[in-house]
Amino acid sequence: MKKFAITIAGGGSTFTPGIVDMLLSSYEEFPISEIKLYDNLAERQEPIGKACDIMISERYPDVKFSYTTDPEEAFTGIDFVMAHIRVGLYAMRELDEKIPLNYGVVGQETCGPGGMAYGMRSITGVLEILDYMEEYSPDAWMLNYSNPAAIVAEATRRLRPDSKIINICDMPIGMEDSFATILGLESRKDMIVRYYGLNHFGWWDSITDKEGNDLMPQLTKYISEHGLVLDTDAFQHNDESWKETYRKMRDVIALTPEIIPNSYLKYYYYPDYVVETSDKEHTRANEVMEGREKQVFSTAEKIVEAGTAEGIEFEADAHATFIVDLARAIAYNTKERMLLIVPNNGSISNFTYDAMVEIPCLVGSDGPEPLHIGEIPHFQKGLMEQQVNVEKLVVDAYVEKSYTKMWQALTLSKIVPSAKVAKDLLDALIEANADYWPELR
Ligand SMILES: NC(=O)c1ccc[n+]([C@@H]2O[C@H](COP(=O)([O-])OP(=O)(O)OC[C@H]3O[C@@H](n4cnc5c(N)ncnc54)[C@H](O)[C@@H]3O)[C@@H](O)[C@H]2O)c1
Ligand SMILES: O=P(O)(O)OC[C@H]1O[C@H](O[C@H]2[C@H](O)[C@@H](O)[C@@H](O)O[C@@H]2CO)[C@H](O)[C@@H](O)[C@@H]1O
Ligand SMILES: [Mn+2]
Repeated sequence: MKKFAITIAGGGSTFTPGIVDMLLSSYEEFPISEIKLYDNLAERQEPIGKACDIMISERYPDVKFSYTTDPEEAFTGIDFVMAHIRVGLYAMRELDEKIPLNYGVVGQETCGPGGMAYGMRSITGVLEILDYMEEYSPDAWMLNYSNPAAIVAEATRRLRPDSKIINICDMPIGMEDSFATILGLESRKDMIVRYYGLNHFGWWDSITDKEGNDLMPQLTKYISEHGLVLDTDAFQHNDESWKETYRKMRDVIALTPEIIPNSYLKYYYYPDYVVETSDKEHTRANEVMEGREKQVFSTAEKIVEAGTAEGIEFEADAHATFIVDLARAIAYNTKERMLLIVPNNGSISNFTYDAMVEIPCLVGSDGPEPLHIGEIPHFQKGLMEQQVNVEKLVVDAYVEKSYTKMWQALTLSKIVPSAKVAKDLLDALIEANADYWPELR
């Protein structure tokens, strides 16, 4: 039986140990010969690398493991790249969130001006990894979590149209885990879902059980009354900002009472509320640095100090499950139904043909086969048309190195109030991103 070799790009990511853990836990269904970590920052990756080395040698000593900053070593002889890089690290995420807030605009990692700034940084890093993979392992697939996925996906569609890259997001499946809990189901996989939209900008309009029974009335009623707050021990979701997002789901679903929105729509429906309730001095980046980052790196240190991972565990959540399921679906041509970010090509029949949309696909050895969605309603279509053009303009600005296109992108965003604010914001973002963005003319 073939065993698969995997490179995790962004080896120093807080999500790396969870993915390694999930790869080991899935070994019987998806055997692996080798795991390599790759990062462009040795000191960030080293503690994670050392801890994973111990973890792997204790659980599957036959699985070869290494960590490196050398692209040739990292990308040679592999079947999959699982990528989750953050160009600019948390220091730049903090600026993406805080600069817009200084102008009275939503400050968020992937939505609005913060997401656009992050997009302009991310495109170069993601293309670099894709190019390394194609140079050293031309038959491999890149499964990419690196954000902002919507902008990255539009960039790879346009700049690397023939590449074997699939852009993905864990938010829908994270929410589906909560739906399953509400419904008393064992797993989200007991549901058949229909979802459409852009990344961090979509809606579920049908959820049934395997027998075809409609589960939407029970779910929409619950979310309208309680939001999506659950008594869960999923560690990220215990942070106050996540709880607030899930409480706010009551107001977000109110716009489409029979359809379930992605929680990220909060930033587009209620930007005034988001700004009013944000702390300009302490944003989500700070919460992550004080929480998940500390927790992951201190767990790694404990493992290295103890010389064993026994009794010291990393968390592997929906994020890790989803990417390993995707690799398995490609490896074994399972035709599993999964939500992926793919070219529309008419799947949403009344929406832009060359948009990158998030919709259900059947996944096999040739990659994703998108399912047909048909026509979507005016409200969703209108919002999506505006947003998809923001994303396209950011990629235009990147490719053409155009100040005007980036100004247009910011001005078109639903959450930026005027061209004046957009210009002031753009100038501040250009200054902050001088080391990362192409120089705009
Ligand atoms: N798509 C999704 O739904 C989803 C879900 C969770 C996280 N993410 C994304 O995953 C990424 C990692 O998140 P995190 O919080 O763990 O970040 P992190 O800062 O902990 O890790 C990112 C790592 O990427 C490395 N890196 C940066 N640029 C690189 C490059 N050009 N080449 C190689 N390595 C590079 C950094 O050195 C760092 O070790 C982010 O982009 C985040 O937005 C996406
Ligand atoms: O603020 P962060 O860094 O905690 O999270 C931002 C990311 O949020 C989503 O991912 C969640 C996911 O929904 C949840 O199920 C679990 O796996 O945690 C993830 C990270 O907290 C979103 O989909 C990502 O794109 C964001 O990067
Ligand atoms: Mn996401």
